[in-house]
Amino acid sequence: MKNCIEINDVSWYREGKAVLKDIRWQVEEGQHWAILGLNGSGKTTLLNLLNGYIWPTTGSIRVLGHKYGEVDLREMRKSIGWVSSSFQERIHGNEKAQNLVVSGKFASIGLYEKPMDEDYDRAGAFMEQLRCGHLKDRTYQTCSQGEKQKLLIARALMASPKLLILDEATNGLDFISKEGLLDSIYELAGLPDAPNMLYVTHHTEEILPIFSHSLLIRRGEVFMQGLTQEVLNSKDLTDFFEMPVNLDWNRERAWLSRK
Ligand SMILES: Nc1ncnc2c1ncn2[C@@H]1O[C@H](COP(=O)(O)OP(=O)(O)OP(=O)(O)O)[C@@H](O)[C@H]1O
Repeated sequence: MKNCIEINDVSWYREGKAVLKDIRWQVEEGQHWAILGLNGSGKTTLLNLLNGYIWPTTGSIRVLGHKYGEVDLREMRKSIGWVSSSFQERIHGNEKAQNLVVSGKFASIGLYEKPMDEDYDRAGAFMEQLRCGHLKDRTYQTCSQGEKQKLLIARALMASPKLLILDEATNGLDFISKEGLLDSIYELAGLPDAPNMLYVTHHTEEILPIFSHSLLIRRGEVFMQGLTQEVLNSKDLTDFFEMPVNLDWNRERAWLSRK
C-alpha cells in the first residue's frame, strides 16, 4: 500500500519553542483521517507544512510520493485541495457561484483563463453532487455560510485533487446545514477517484465513519493516532482534554459530553 502522506520526525520551532514536536504520521492511499485538537494545538501549522507554506525545522515530509525539497511545490499544490472557512474572506463577493467553482480548475481566485464548456459542465456536476446546483447564477455574497462551504468544496474538486483537506468545514453552520454538508462529504468518499480526505475539527460527533483513522494533537505533539473506533474513547479523551468526559457512540458517531 502506497502512502499519501509521510511525516517523519517533523518539528517546527518558533520563538524558541516547538509549535510541533517530533510528529510521525503516515496516511495510506485511500484512507480518510480526522484531525482533532484544541485551539492552538498545532493543526493549522501541520496543514501549512503539508501544503509547503512553511518548512520543517527538522524532519522530512513526503506527500503523494514526492519528497518536499525535491519537488515543485506550486505543482504539488494543484493536487492538494484545502477548504477552510477562513478562505471565504478572500473571495470576491460579487463573483458568480458557477464562476467561482470553475476557477478551481486553475487553482486561482477569480477567472483569469478562459474556461471551456466542459469546465462548466464539470462544475455543474460537482455542484449537483453537493446539492448546491441551484445556486449557479447567484453571487457568492448572497449565499449562506453552508452554501459557501459547499461551493468551496466543489471549487476544490475542479482541480481533481488527490488530497482534500476540509479544515473546520462546519464553522458557523446551523444543525441542518451542518448535517447537510456532512451528508455531502460522506457521499464524496464514495465517488470513483475520491481524493484522500483530511477532516480537521473540534467536534468528535462530526467525525463520520468514512474517517476510519484519527490523529489527536495536543500542545504540538501527537497524543494518539490510529483507528477512530479505538482512539475515541472516554478514558483517552479524558486524558486528552484534561477534563472528565464521556464518549457515547451513536449511529457510528462519537458524542462527547462532560462527566
Ligand atoms: N509564526 C508563528 N510564530 C510563533 N508562534 C506561532 C506561529 N504560528 C503559530 N504559532 C503558535 O503555535 C501554536 C499552534 O498554532 P496553530 O495555528 O497551528 O494551532 P491550531 O491547532 O490550528 O489552533 P486553532 O484550532 O485555534 O486554529 C499557537 O500557540 C500559535 O500561537
